[in-house]
Amino acid sequence: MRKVYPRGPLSYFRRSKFCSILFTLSFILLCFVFLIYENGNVVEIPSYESPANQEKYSEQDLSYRKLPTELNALDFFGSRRHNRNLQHLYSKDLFDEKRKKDLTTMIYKKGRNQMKSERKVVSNLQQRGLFNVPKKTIAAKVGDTPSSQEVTDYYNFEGYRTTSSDDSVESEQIGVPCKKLPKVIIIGVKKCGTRALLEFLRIHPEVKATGPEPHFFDRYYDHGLEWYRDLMPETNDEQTTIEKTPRYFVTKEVPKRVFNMSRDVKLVLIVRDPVTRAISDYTQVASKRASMKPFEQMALSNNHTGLVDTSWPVIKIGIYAKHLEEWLRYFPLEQFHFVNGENIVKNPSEEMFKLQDFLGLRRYINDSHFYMNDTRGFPCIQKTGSKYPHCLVGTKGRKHPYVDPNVIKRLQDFYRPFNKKFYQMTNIDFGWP
Ligand SMILES: Nc1ncnc2c1ncn2[C@@H]1O[C@H](COP(=O)(O)OS(=O)(=O)O)[C@@H](OP(=O)(O)O)[C@H]1O
Repeated sequence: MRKVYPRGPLSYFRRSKFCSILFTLSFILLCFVFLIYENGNVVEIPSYESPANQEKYSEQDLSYRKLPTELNALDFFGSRRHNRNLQHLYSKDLFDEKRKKDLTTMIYKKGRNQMKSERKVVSNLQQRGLFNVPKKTIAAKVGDTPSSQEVTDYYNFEGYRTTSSDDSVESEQIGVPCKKLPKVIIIGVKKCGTRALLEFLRIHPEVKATGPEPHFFDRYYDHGLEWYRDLMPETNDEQTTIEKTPRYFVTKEVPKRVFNMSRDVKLVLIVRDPVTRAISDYTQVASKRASMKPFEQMALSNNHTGLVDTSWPVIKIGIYAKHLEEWLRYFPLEQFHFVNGENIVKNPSEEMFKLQDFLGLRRYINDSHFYMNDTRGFPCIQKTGSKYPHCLVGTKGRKHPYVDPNVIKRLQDFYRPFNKKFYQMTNIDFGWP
């Protein structure tokens, strides 16, 4: 007997044997669409140790390559450069256990009204793997990530200062003078006027500097950051902590170590003609060692060929381009300031104006602070309220020995291409012969 099916648009599907197949296919398609949508909103954070990831970071902007990969999450906030604060929250180096504990305590100490939003930030940070969440594949939805504003608020909690990286490891209270890690380091160059530069800077009421050279990053790195911080003078919130250790510039491991302390630190270099620098360096060494060979013999590895002895540190230090290259692997050029070592003797206030501008300090140090001591041939400091000028000790500005002009010429020829490279790297022509 013939079956009679009800009429209507669905009647065909109901009797068709493809009906169930079509239904299944539609369901699969729907699932597929849903999966694609979800994938667009979820980030898989790769493991920090994965070789693929390490490769990715080494290819990218070098200033980010040492960071844990949780920072991949920064992609969600747009440009990484605009989220420097956030980076420091994510940095394993800086965000130590103690700091986590301190911050958590502070957050929960605050009033009820604010607690809700702050908890949200904490919970978001937990999702990013900062607060004891297992590191491996953390999936976070776009909508749940903290906004830049939230991160800024997070830094603005009472008792904490804001914005810069080394602040993120400090937990000192506002207004109370305390020891802080330096924001500015005079990294070199030896015998180019580093002491004069530091003493001139010290005139500024908003600058506090260490006395002796700390040599933390080159000699005492194993003593730890707290040891280093303890060497610093106490400063209030308006003051900048500065130290100088000229050996930093030429010690290969130092740029990375400084970077690990703070990627925002300002780096100051004072440079002078590398030939004069070498003679100055030799003069200092020779003053302590009576049996030292003459400069000419030390500088040339072979008198007949006239080859320069590049293994002698006194010569090596003057290849500024080579050393700067190491630093530029970690810090952008904008974080450096180059002081002209010849000009600071002739016109100290001009160099100090430029430096104060670079450091964001008001132009306090000016002509009135300097007095040219004609006997010594160097400017001395005229402190306000003090009758007498302050000159650097006699070991600065020593008389140099006579050096054969042929050897000087040979050294000038040797340094010339390196100097040229240095001018290109810094965009400054120092005009050395
Ligand atoms: N105002 C003032 N007073 C004295 N000396 C001055 C000054 N400005 C720059 N210089 C030059 O500084 C040179 C010493 O450099 P440094 O201080 O960097 O030396 S060190 O690396 O700390 O040993 C030192 O080098 P020498 O002349 O060879 O002694 C000076 O030329």
